[in-house]
Amino acid sequence: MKLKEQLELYFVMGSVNCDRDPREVLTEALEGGVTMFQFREKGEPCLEGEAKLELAKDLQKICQQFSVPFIVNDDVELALLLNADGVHVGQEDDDIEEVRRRIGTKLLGVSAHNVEEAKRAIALGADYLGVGPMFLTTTKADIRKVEGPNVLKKIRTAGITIPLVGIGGIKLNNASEVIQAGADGIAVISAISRVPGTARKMSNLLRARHDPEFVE
Ligand SMILES: Nc1nc(C(F)(F)F)ncc1COP(=O)(O)OP(=O)(O)O
Ligand SMILES: [Mg+2]
Repeated sequence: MKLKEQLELYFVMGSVNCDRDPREVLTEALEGGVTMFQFREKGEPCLEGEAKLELAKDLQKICQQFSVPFIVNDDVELALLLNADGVHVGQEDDDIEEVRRRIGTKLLGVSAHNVEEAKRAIALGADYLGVGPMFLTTTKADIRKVEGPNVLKKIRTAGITIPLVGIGGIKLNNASEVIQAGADGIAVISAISRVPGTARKMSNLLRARHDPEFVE
C-alpha cells in the first residue's frame, strides 16, 4: 500500500487522550478503519519509563494484528528499541537530519506549518509532512497560530507533491475541507479517542471520495 493511502486516516493517541483503556480505544479505532497509528504519550499526566514502554509494546502488537504502521512521536530511542515503523518529529524536536541518520529507512514524518518549513523538511529527508493546526484544538497546549487548511493549498501551489496529512481539531464535520485543500489524509486525536464510532464514520467519509458515484 502506498504511503499516501496509508496516511488516509492517521490516528494519533496516548493514554492522556483516552477516557478508558488505550488498548481498547486503539482496537476499536483499527476495527473502524484507521490506516496508520502514532503513539504520542505526551501532556499531563503521561506515562514514562517502564509503564510507557509496556503500553507502547501493547499498542504496537495491536497495530501488527491489523497490519497498520506503528509510528512513535518524538521518542527516537523508543522507536528504535521497538523496531517501530517510523517516527514523527516536529520543528522543535531532535534535528531532522540526525533523526534520519539514526532511523535509516524507517518512515520519517515531520511537522510543517508553512511552505518554508515544508521545503526544509523535505530537503532533510522527510517521507511525509504533518501540517497544522488546521483548526482550534485543546489537545496540544503549545500549538502555533491556527492557519487552517489554506496552508495545505499554499504547499501544493508551491509544487510540493510529498504525502501531506492535516492535523489539529479535525472532526467529522470539517474533515472533507482538509482533503479538498490538498491533504492525502487526516490525523485525528480526540475525535476518535473520545467518541466511539468516529473512526468508522471518518473512514467511510474518506473512502467515499474514491467511489465513482461520489459527489462532493
Ligand atoms: N505529532 C504530530 N503528528 C502529526 C501527524 F503526522 F500525525 F499528522 N503532525 C504533527 C504533529 C505535531 O508534532 P510536533 O510539532 O512535534 O508536536 P508534538 O510532539 O507535541 O505532537
Ligand atoms: Mg514533537
